[in-house]
Amino acid sequence: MITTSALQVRFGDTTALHPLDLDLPAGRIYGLLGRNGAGKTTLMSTLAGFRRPSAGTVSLDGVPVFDNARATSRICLIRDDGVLGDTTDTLRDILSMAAMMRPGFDRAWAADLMDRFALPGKRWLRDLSRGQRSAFGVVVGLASRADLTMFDEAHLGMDAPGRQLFHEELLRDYLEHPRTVILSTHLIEEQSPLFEQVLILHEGRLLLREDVDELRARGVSVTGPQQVVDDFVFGLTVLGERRLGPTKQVTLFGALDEEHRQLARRYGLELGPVALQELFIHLTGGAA
Ligand SMILES: Nc1ncnc2c1ncn2[C@@H]1O[C@H](COP(=O)(O)OP(=O)(O)OP(=O)(O)O)[C@@H](O)[C@H]1O
Repeated sequence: MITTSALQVRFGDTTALHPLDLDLPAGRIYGLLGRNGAGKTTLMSTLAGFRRPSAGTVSLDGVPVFDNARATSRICLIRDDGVLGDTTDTLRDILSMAAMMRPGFDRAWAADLMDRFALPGKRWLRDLSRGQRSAFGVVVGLASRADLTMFDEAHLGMDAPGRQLFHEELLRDYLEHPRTVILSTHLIEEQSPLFEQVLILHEGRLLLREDVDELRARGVSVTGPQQVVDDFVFGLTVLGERRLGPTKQVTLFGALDEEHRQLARRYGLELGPVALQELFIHLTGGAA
């Protein structure tokens, strides 16, 4: 269990995180969402013990993480900048260091992932492309098998097959070796199938914490002839709309009551799910 108690982080006049009390039970995959500057990186680096809180505490199973090598050896944060060691270290050197620091590091799996991401161990970190650096971060983060593993937009620059491999390997290994995983991402639709729970940070505060299925149930799409749809959605909260010839699809915020569901059936309107991304945009203030 990772716990924050009145955790606060300030940078001069900027409060990146307002006092935050959070309990994250172990053995789940959390999606950490938020607009640019919401405080995601600040939260993750403080959870990892990289940053001293301005106030409050972070603890892993009751033990404070800051300045505590034992606790931080159980935590792995892969950042979006792909910095994992000195630029003149070879990938093989970095993997050896990671294996020394992390008791659960799986060298055989790391070697297999290096092959599958086509990463040559003898190359220097500085010679990798942006996407290769991210793929290497993914290898380190996965093979570390840390009790608390965090990927902060670790997929930046990775191509679609690489991201798919990352997600498949994460899920497969997580089922065999359950651990706590936090994924911060702006690729909401792509990564949300991995999430069990979603945390949304907004302007340094926790705006929402919900199981992903509950969050999805907050929205519904309505499809049918334009005029019928317009009449049906009158007075409801509309998130967006699309038209295809005479057909219109409207996405709504808020679960439909039984009366509306019956009405939809009577008029032959089709009800369907809403993309998590649309709910996220609405909850965080719209596409201003
Ligand atoms: N070293 C720093 N010095 C001053 N302000 C900082 C520093 N790091 C972050 N901030 C500020 O703290 C706030 C939160 O930043 P943070 O990087 O945590 O956001 P984020 O949610 O990760 O954003 P993004 O999605 O753009 O990566 C922002 O207002 C940012 O400008």
